Amino acid sequence: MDHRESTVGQAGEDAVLTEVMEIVAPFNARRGAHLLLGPGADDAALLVPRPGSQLVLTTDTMSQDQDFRPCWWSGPEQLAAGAFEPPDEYPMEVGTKAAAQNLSDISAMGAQPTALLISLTLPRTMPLTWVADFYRGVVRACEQPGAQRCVIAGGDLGRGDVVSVTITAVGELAAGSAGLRRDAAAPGDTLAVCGPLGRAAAGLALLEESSGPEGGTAISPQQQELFTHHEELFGVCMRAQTRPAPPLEAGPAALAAGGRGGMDISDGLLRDAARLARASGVDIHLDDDVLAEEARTLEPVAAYLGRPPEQARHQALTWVMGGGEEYALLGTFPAGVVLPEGFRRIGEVREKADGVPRVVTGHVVSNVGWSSL
Ligand SMILES: Nc1ncnc2c1ncn2[C@@H]1O[C@H](COP(=O)(O)OP(=O)(O)OP(=O)(O)O)[C@@H](O)[C@H]1O
Ligand SMILES: Cc1ncc(C[n+]2csc(CCOP(=O)(O)O)c2C)c(N)n1
Ligand SMILES: [Mg+2]
Repeated sequence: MDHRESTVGQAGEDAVLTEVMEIVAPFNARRGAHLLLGPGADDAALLVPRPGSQLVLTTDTMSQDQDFRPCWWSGPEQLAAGAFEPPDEYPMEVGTKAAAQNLSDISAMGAQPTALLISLTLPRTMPLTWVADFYRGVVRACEQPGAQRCVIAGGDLGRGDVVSVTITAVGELAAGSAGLRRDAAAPGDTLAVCGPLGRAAAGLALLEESSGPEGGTAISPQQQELFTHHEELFGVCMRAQTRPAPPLEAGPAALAAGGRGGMDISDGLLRDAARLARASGVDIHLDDDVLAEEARTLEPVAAYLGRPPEQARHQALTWVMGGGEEYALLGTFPAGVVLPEGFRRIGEVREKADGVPRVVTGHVVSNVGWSSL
């Protein structure tokens, strides 16, 4: 039997690492002058920071059935042919998403990613090829603009009942820079965002409501009609969920343009804007018309999922206001600053009106964002 057809349990740790290095070594060699010792070389990696830079560090875990489901990629084709990725996309997507959410946090500080450490917990029954595909997904995330210097510096392998991935990202920020900070939004600032809102949440609803471990239901003629007209949108939403591509250049660009407050939206606009407001001691007023307009584009997804028109509008707004995971970048810019390319105004920062920092909006949505516990 070709060893590639074996499971990670049959192959053992050394063979899995050999498989990993076949992808990682040439990847690092292409970009890693700053990586003196990389994966497999010693007890830890040696990384040379650019002179005059500060280190930026973050970590994030993604676990099966908390953050993704294998059946999203291998389930029955309820969403009509074409919308689902082929099943072998699953490991690549998990690698891309796990890396992307860490790269996004580095960018959201205004910094540039330079290295990732990757801990992979796997059931013994996972195919060896799963691991190689997972790393191809990580490489894909690092090939996005803004991550050109990011290498894979090392990691760890372990056994568990379900797949779990923990990635730690390292980045660099010029010495002396305060970075893009949650505590730096000031009254008078424009609140702007780079990247779409609500699509990953809409994609999650499509994936969760249209397929599932037990199968799912057949498509009605109305759904087929909506699918035919909006196939591209549905695909974009599902990919925003399974394979997010955060705007990694947006953080450094915001900082360079004079932006000061900022964070990425991982848990939803309302929840994350409230964090920004709290840390900065300000009120954040959202532009309800702009957000309602953005939500309108997602109404066909809600309609496809069976929501009647009024509910579809509300559902789409809930995705825009409460959905995270596609890692749009929220930034605040002093009045007079020209917003960098890709940013659009969605509100403003004001003095807090009554002692408690708040997000002010006229929209009432039932879901205020994601809590991981
Ligand atoms: N187990 C922990 N130990 C120490 N600090 C933690 C722990 N979990 C979270 N934090 C800190 O709390 C803050 C918020 O963490 P969180 O993971 O929510 O980050 P985030 O950027 O808001 O969200 P996301 O991880 O979805 O991007 C970060 O500064 C993080 O370092
Ligand atoms: C199966 C499944 N159920 C729910 C979700 C939704 N979800 C998971 S993590 C997260 C926010 C960011 O997390 P963190 O703050 O941990 O980075 C969201 C909105 C999903 N993706 N998959
Ligand atoms: Mg974040």
